[in-house]
Amino acid sequence: MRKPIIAGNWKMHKTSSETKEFILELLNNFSELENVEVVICPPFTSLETAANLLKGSNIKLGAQNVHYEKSGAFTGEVAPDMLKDLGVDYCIIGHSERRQYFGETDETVNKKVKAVLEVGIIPIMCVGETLSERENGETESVCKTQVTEGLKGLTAEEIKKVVIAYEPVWAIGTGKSATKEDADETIGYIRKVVEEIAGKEVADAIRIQYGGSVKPENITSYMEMPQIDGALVGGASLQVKSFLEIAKF
Ligand SMILES: O=C(CO)COP(=O)(O)O
Repeated sequence: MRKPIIAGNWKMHKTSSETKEFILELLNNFSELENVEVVICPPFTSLETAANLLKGSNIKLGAQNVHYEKSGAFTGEVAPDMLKDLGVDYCIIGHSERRQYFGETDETVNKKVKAVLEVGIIPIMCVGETLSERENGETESVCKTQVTEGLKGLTAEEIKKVVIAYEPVWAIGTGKSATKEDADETIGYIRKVVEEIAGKEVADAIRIQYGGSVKPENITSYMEMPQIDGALVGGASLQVKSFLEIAKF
């Protein structure tokens, strides 16, 4: 059985003090959820605060980006080891906003996925089509390329650890979520692509989330679908109440 994973991607929201406030409220209201893995992904500047507060709880910590080199003259960047040292468990890689605004490519995604796995951080690798790609019937080919290139050169054992987030770009922050059937179908297709690359055992084990306008009102319908193993939540992860409602789906 694949353990569902609900991750909150805060994007560029919350100062360190606001993070503290959020986590204290979250911990006050969080009764241990056994059958779901809960992850929060604050900005870099809040990671240390979050790590200290989450110590001893079973809520996991994620970063939103990383550099693929170990160290060096890369002004403004953060290396995998720096995240690991803070106690970071997960790292979002290749989010569509990074692909769109910061020149992230399948090649850099692949390098970053490898780099975090090397230090024991689990990548949450994001894939998904834009609206025009969807309208041109390219959803599957886009996802296939992003998954294949992103996982290139990884062993089956490494691929098994990766979390894939299927986030159709047109559904992000728009309130226009994919239907549960569409999301399930594309995620099923992504699982087939993983099977072609790494075999059935890995495809059956790998966790694939849906992301894009996930809310307390629609989480249950996604989670009842056989292929969907959780959600990567943006806007609705910024309030404790809505995030908890989603985590308790
Ligand atoms: O991009 C997302 C998560 O990574 C989704 O954002 P929203 O939930 O705000 O649509």
